[in-house]
Amino acid sequence: MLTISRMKSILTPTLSAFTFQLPKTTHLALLTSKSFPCNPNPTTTLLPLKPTTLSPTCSIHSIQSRDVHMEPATLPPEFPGEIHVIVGPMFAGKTTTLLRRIQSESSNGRSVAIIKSNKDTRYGLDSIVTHDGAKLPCLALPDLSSFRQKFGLDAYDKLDVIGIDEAQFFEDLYDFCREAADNDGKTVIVAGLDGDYLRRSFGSVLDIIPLADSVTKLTSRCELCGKRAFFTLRKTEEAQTELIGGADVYMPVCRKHYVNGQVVMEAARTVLESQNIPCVSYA
Ligand SMILES: Nc1ncnc2c1ncn2[C@@H]1O[C@H](COP(=O)(O)OP(=O)(O)O)[C@@H](O)[C@H]1O
Ligand SMILES: Cc1cn([C@H]2C[C@H](O)[C@@H](COP(=O)(O)O)O2)c(=O)[nH]c1=O
Ligand SMILES: [Zn+2]
Repeated sequence: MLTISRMKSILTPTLSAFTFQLPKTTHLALLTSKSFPCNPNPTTTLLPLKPTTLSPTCSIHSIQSRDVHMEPATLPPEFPGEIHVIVGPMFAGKTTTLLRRIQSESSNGRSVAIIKSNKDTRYGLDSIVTHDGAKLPCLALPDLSSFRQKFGLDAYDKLDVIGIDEAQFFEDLYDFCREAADNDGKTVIVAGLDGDYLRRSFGSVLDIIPLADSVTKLTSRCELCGKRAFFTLRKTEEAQTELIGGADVYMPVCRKHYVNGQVVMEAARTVLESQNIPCVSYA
């Protein structure tokens, strides 16, 4: 049986330090106890291991032999990328923060681009616009996987920073951010809603937290009492998750007013549903 102390010996720093001096020819997948009985290659020296009672063949010896080279499928870029995530309810300043960070990167001489979801047609498709009216040009796309092609492959290679607004609408957010930062060395700044109007996780925004260098949760002001607002209340009776809109449909609220408001809205939705009354806004 494999004991804990034995397992530790496989994972010692010695192995990882040693691995990089190994010849590049043998793949780990080739190392089976069948194909690799005790001294796999007479010209290489096995690491001095304590004798093992594990098996008459030497799969563990094999893993620590000089023939192993753990070459990753794709080499990481010379300068690794970064992922920064900005979340919060509506009207919290997510787009404003994204815009400022992008402007600051640009004035530091870095090449920047902004993507937003083409689902958000509130202010046209060629710019991201804050609720205060500040704006920057952007590319509006149905998904992130089309960005490289649309932006141009050469232009993409030269790009340092990618801003993503309305991230909750992109299904391929996780894969795009991981590849852009890990493989392509990009700094990715993502702004989006962490929760929908029912405070459920929205799209893939929360999925990228484990990939992130930093996460910023912003708050707004409760429209009903002025306290800090963590949530977005929908003021209309529509129940679908995705519903594009601004202050006409949504308001930022504190916990107390979210709970109160939600009770009122749920009651109104139920009554309207039972009476089959068409859309009414409670704004
Ligand atoms: N209830 C509100 N209705 C309309 N605008 C608001 C409201 N609360 C705050 N704002 C404005 O919205 C700005 C933030 O806009 P923006 O950056 O677009 O937010 P987000 O992207 O988080 O929705 C605030 O600086 C404030 O001036
Ligand atoms: C809460 C909530 C919001 N939306 C939509 C409404 C807006 O079009 C965007 C959020 O924009 P902002 O930049 O954060 O102000 O998302 C939605 O579709 N569903 C929701 O539950
Ligand atoms: Zn409140």
